[in-house]
Amino acid sequence: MMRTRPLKVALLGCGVVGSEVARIMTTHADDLAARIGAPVELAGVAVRRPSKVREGIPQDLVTTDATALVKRGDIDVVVEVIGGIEPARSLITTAFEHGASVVSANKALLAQDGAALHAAADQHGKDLYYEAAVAGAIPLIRPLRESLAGDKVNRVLGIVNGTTNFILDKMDSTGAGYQEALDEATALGYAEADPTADVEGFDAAAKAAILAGIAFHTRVRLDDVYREGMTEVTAADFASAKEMGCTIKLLAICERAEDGRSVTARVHPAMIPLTHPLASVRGAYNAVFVESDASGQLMFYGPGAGGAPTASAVLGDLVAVCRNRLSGTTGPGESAYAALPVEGMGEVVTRYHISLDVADKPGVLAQVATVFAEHGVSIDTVRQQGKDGEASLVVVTHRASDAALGGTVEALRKLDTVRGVASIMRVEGE
Ligand SMILES: NC(=O)C1=CN([C@@H]2O[C@H](COP(=O)(O)OP(=O)(O)OC[C@H]3O[C@@H](n4cnc5c(N)ncnc54)[C@H](OP(=O)(O)O)[C@@H]3O)[C@@H](O)[C@H]2O)C=CC1
Ligand SMILES: N[C@@H](CC=O)C(=O)O
Repeated sequence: MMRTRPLKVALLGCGVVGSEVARIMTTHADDLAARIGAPVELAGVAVRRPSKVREGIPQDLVTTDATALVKRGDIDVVVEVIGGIEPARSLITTAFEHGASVVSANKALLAQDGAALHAAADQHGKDLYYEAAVAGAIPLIRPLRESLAGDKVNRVLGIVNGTTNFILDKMDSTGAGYQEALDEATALGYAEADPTADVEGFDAAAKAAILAGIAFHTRVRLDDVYREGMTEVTAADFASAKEMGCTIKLLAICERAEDGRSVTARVHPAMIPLTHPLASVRGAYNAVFVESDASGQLMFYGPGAGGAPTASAVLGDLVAVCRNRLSGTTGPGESAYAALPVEGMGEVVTRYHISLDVADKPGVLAQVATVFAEHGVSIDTVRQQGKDGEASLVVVTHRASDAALGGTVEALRKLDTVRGVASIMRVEGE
């Protein structure tokens, strides 16, 4: 039976995502009410610039006083789409204290303070939902948290940042320059307020922390995630990748160690074979593989950024939270019982593509190969090109630990025949 008294929603932020949330709430009002069992009413919209024209938003709902809005006491659900740490963190905490549940898309905040926010939600018997925080429209949090709750997840690997995938795809497929591609991604609403978060890998690292936390029932914070951005990926790297039948993607990889006693989480550019499904993920799309004991390999794919796709995930959470509210329950909270140690990058085992500038003279190859052998790093292939006394040597290794590879590179740099290490890139997905 439909309740006539509406559930009241406070929208904090009305930018790329918030404006689409408001639009869908209005245009789909009847369907949302039918699905929830009560109408949902937009009770207030907090922004920074109140005079900006916002289509479809009645001016009397707009306020710059977000704190007063969440303190009103009659708000059922606060939707936080401001982003950043403060004032978002205080507003969410205040919302719980004043009786509201919260839906957020804020991965930066969740990766930094997720445990405290979950504790605050629990303390006040409220929901904290954040499907939109990872991979835009793709349902990933709920499948991991609920559908796979009976399985054991061992690995989560994928493309979780739309902006960088858009840039890398443009650089690879059209030869576009980095800045040109970034400007286009920003104009399309994919990039964060400060796009450094995207291109330096912070956004993907925050998402990796959230995914690893849920997948491994362990608290993983942004600081636990190894991070390299994509600003140093060059046209030469794409050319090398192509020679190997690969392309380059910024990947997030969360893994349980083989003995099951620890986990790792990392974000970095990697070469992946063109035959791998992730190689064909174009534009701002994201794709994530989840590998677990019983299910085997699952792939999640879809738009990873942009106003409407992200709003779809926010609205899904809004419906779930409203239903919980009506039935007087809450959804699943944080599950961190396993408390596995999060190891550093040295423990990670993978393959490497190393490009060296070397002297073009006899014996160099043997010298280089000896260094690899001394550090226990087995070579898969070597390619050498020489000209005018200088040469480049491209070495692809078998699987080795990052610590062993680090030692190898350090020793290579000390050889007088090695002029420099032009690039080191991990090779994944084989
Ligand atoms: N864009 C995307 O594709 C995705 C974004 N997200 C996340 O969603 C969140 C919002 O992103 P997005 O919509 O792109 O960001 P925008 O920068 O487009 O929007 C931010 C909104 O917050 C408002 N705002 C900023 N500071 C305050 C404040 N102190 N008090 C009240 N309102 C404030 C702004 O007001 P004003 O309009 O007046 O400037 C604006 O409406 C972020 O956490 C982001 O990481 C998640 C997935 C995808
Ligand atoms: N800036 C982010 C937005 C979605 O999370 C991205 O590009 O993926």
